[in-house]
Amino acid sequence: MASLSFLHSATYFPSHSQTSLKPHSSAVSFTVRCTTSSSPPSHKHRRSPDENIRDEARRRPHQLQNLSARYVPFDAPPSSTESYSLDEIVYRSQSGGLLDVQHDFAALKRYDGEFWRKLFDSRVGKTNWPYGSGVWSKKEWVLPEIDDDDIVSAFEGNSNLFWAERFGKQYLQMNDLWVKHCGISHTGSFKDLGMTVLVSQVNRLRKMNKPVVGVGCASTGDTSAALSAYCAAAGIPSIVFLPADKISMAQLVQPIANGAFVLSIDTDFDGCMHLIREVTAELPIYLANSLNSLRLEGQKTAAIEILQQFKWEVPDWVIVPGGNLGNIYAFYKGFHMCKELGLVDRIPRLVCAQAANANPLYLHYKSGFNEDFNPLKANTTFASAIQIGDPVSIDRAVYALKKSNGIVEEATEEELMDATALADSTGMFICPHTGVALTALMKLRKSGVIEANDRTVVVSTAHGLKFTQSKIDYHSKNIKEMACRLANPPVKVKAKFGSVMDVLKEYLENNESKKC
Ligand SMILES: Cc1ncc(COP(=O)(O)O)c(C=O)c1O
Ligand SMILES: N[C@@H](CCOP(=O)(O)O)C(=O)O
Repeated sequence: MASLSFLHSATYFPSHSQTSLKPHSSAVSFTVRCTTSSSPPSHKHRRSPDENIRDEARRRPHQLQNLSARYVPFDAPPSSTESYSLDEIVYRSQSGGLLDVQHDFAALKRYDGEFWRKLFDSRVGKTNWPYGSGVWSKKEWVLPEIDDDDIVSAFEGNSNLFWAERFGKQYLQMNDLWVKHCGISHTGSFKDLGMTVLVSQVNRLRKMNKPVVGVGCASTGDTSAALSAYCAAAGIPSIVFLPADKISMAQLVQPIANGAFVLSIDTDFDGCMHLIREVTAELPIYLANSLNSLRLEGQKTAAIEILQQFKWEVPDWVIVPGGNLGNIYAFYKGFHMCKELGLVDRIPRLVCAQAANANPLYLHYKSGFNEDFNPLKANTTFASAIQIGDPVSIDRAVYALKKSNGIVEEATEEELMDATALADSTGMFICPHTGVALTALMKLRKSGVIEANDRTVVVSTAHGLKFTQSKIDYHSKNIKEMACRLANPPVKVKAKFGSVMDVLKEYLENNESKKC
């Protein structure tokens, strides 16, 4: 069998003239015309000047045929026959339950794990449309049937997996601690991963003349930012319902700047969610929250990416902050697909981390998932994007946690703010939700559940720059009933050499005495 060799013009996918790609019988088989080290490519591939990357993609032969996906009721029994095309506008099953996007695993399994690993790896770091995106580099597992031309992408994903060297070593005695920076992204949160998929599908539906006049969401600030940016890129109207005075200024200004129709509503997120569900049932506005299972198809690629970044080695733990609870399931789904399709042989244990002020999943977990789930009224939290008391994806989260031998932890306001400040003091600049996840890690390390040598990934869900006000309040010790013990306020000093020298000497002496 010839080895897989991606030739000069085919960095995204071997072209017909170079390879014949065959479904695997025993193993994936590529017949590849080999280049030798002594015969470098004779020409550099370049598109013609009047072409763009979409045009170029149009010329590319589509080689993986007969892959498909459809909506099915979430966690349906094998006997269920209910299913819907992804081109239908449907968010709920006949019984009112959640839906899930189900891929044709039999078709995907015609290619072995080695094939998928190499295909996905071959697309990283390129600008080929649409594979330059970390989401669309896994297109066959996301929306296999969408035309490349309909895709709306900002080349999201491919986010940094940061080795938290100092934080891990100094505070947790861990050598193998990583932070997946999903917030270092187009609109500053992991929502971009899901929104590229949802808005692309809407783009397709509109081209099919389906009745979609706009796309709407309820939001604590990140979903709305992503929705408005992707819709603006595609020229599609977006409508966002925001809880008045409950999101950061940076988040509020994002949809405003992107031209969304912004409603600031005098309620909390759960109230906005209730309203958008009613409105989208009445008007031809497509629902963009994670109740819509399309979103999770994009979000799951972060899990695949983590495995890829570890050269397909599986970490022991992945810790995800949870609010509306779509993302924890998305992570489970990404890991599970990699195992089912032979890319890895196990999945990590998942931890969902909640703010103690908005902890309905934590309470449910503590009851052993036995009693009926009780939604609650979420209290104010610095982790404002997860201030959610009635998460729409509760069933998905419980499923993911049960299947991954998962754990739920919680963080008080003081714990999450201290953890955020501690992480920042080691060179990160994280959002409070990541502080919630780090608190969970610190608690699980302290109790010995997570061991020193366990490879652990904390998912950072938004950019710290969206949450500067909470950092300012903390560092100016301006938070009621919080010691803010890691506050590092600026020192006011007169513009005189002597005054500056005095404060500097005091600072340096203090630093020296701390070392002793
Ligand atoms: C920054 C941030 N982190 C975490 C979450 C939680 O994600 P999920 O709602 O999927 O649980 C959200 C949104 O809810 C968020 O915006
Ligand atoms: N944190 C989210 C809350 C809504 O979550 P979704 O994933 O269901 O859209 C936000 O930023 O709005």
